[in-house]
Amino acid sequence: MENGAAQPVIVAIDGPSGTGKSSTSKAVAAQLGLSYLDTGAQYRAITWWMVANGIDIEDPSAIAAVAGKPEIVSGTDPENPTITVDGTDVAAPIRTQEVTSKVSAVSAVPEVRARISELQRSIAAAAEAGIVVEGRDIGTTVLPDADLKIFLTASPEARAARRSGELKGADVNATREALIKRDAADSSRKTSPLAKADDAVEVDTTELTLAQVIECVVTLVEEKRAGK
Ligand SMILES: Nc1ncnc2c1ncn2[C@@H]1O[C@H](COP(=O)(O)OP(=O)(O)O)[C@@H](O)[C@H]1O
Ligand SMILES: Nc1ccn([C@H]2C[C@H](O)[C@@H](COP(=O)(O)OP(=O)(O)O)O2)c(=O)n1
Repeated sequence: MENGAAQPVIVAIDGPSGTGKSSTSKAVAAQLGLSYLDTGAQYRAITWWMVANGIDIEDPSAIAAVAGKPEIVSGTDPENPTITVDGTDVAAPIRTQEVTSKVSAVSAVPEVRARISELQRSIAAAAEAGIVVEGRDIGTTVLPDADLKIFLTASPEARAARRSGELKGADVNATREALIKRDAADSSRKTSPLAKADDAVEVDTTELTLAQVIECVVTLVEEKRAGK
């Protein structure tokens, strides 16, 4: 069978919050020598800019009017992913509760999605060895011709436990409710909602360790590259 290792490989990893997309994508990219793009960080970055500039998050037309203004730059080294807005490092401020609670509203605005999706496609096209891109609509909308599409899932309980562990003892029930609310908003928006592509491989990570999920995805990429 022909070995396509010289061709850039494009991997799309989608799924709801806390399913392991970021940890898995970074590790798979590092292991296979690919670039890595966290598209959620880009939506968080544009949301951070809207908040910092006093834009009314309740008003989609106000968001749409300025969606083209901030310059968002993503560094795609899986060992050291970076994100800046107009030259400012925003890696920490995009993770605040305030940004997390507003990101679904901002990312539902079609002008925001058009702008960010275009940026994502140009980053993927520039990745010489290939790239692992993680998000919500990568397999369905941003990169529908990806070589491999993965859709990660996990029970709300497992996802909340993982997230509240990260947030140093945050209340698991409150974290669970916030996750469910954000997933519902992301899944029900009109423009490119969170969804599994028909040709995506679904991996339920509830009972798997992170190492098992990484191994599973690496194997799937290697099988693709080997032309299986
Ligand atoms: N299979 C797993 N088992 C246990 N913990 C996991 C697993 N996958 C990820 N985690 C942990 O859960 C948290 C959320 O993972 P993350 O990769 O950020 O998810 P997502 O990007 O889907 O929101 C992280 O602390 C991560 O280390
Ligand atoms: N491709 C994407 C990625 C993220 N988003 C939106 C919807 C998500 O709630 C937010 C934040 O995504 P992020 O992956 O950082 O979220 P979590 O790590 O799961 O907390 O961005 C999106 O609309 N489309």
